[in-house]
Amino acid sequence: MVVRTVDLRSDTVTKPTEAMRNAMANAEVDDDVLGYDPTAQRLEAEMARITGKEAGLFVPSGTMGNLISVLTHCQIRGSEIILGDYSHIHIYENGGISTLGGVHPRTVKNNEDGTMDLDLIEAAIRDPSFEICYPTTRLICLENSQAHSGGRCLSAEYTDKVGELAKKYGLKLHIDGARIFNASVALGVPVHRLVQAADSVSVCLSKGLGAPVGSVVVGSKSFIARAKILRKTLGGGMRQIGVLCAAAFTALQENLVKLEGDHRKAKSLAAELNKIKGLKVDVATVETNIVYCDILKGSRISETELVKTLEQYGLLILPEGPLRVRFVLHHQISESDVHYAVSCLQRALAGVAEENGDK
Ligand SMILES: Cc1ncc(COP(=O)(O)O)c(C=O)c1O
Ligand SMILES: C[C@@H](O)[C@H](N)C(=O)O
Repeated sequence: MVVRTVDLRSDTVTKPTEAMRNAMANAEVDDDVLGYDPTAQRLEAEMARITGKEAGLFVPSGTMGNLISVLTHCQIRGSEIILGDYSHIHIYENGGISTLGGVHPRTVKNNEDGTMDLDLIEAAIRDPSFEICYPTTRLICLENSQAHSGGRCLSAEYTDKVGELAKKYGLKLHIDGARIFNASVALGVPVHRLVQAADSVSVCLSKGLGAPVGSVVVGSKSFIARAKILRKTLGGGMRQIGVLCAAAFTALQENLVKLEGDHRKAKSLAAELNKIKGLKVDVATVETNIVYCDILKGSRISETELVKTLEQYGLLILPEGPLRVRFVLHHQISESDVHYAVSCLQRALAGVAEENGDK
């Protein structure tokens, strides 16, 4: 029987705190379609201030934030965007930009540090003189931190260079900033500086900040005005959303200061996992709250078998590909939970070794 549960599947698994629930219960609300919900306006203004953009728009998810941003930039048929081959938009968002927006994706290889080579981005930009055959490149998308690389951070300098490239060719730049606060804390660089070159950013409040629901898209006033119409078109016409925005606002106030602790626990977990025979963690690449752990071939256990075994001990994680598993830290994971997680991995790998008579 499972006596303890430690959930490291994602930073999306957190439960709203009492302060968030109280804020929800007491939120000032109004109809955000016929007018403006005052609490939503407060959150959107605060996110615009933090990111250094003119305006913001609350959306129910990061997926919708990216979708609305891409489709608002690419309102003309035949549009193409350049994005990472392991970007969240390309891998995990049901191909929404194409299925709903008719936008064509052109992927560029994501490097292990989460970047895309500038020369490969430039080479992917279509030559408009051949428009009889080519789609039209309209947008470049970055992701910071970059989840599939294990939460690696893109520097402001790199982002600026991509922004300069976009401007050189008359393109826009969108940042999937689902974990931009993690990148800001890890780099010691303010969010507004990290996204300075971007025309739009989608920022999740429902990840490391621990809000139950929600993201905010930020950009120019005219961009946000068009994005709000598209949100309604996509069924995201939100009425008394102050209930959700109040929790998100509380998350911003309560948990921003805890991100550094998440990163510290991630580094500590990585170092301890790396000591376990049969596992390998590239500790130097753990920059934020995500830890990728490789299972060495000699361990004779697959990633799915390991996930299942750990679940029996009450430790929940996700597979991240062949012989790779992922651990994601968040504010509801204690130091004791980290120690418990390590003990579960030690137990699981020792069990496999015993089964195989390994010395
Ligand atoms: C990098 C990144 N972008 C966007 C999203 C989408 O966010 P949501 O799950 O709220 O749709 C996620 C996942 O949660 C993510 O990890
Ligand atoms: C799985 C993925 O969609 C989610 N963004 C996560 O990181 O947990």
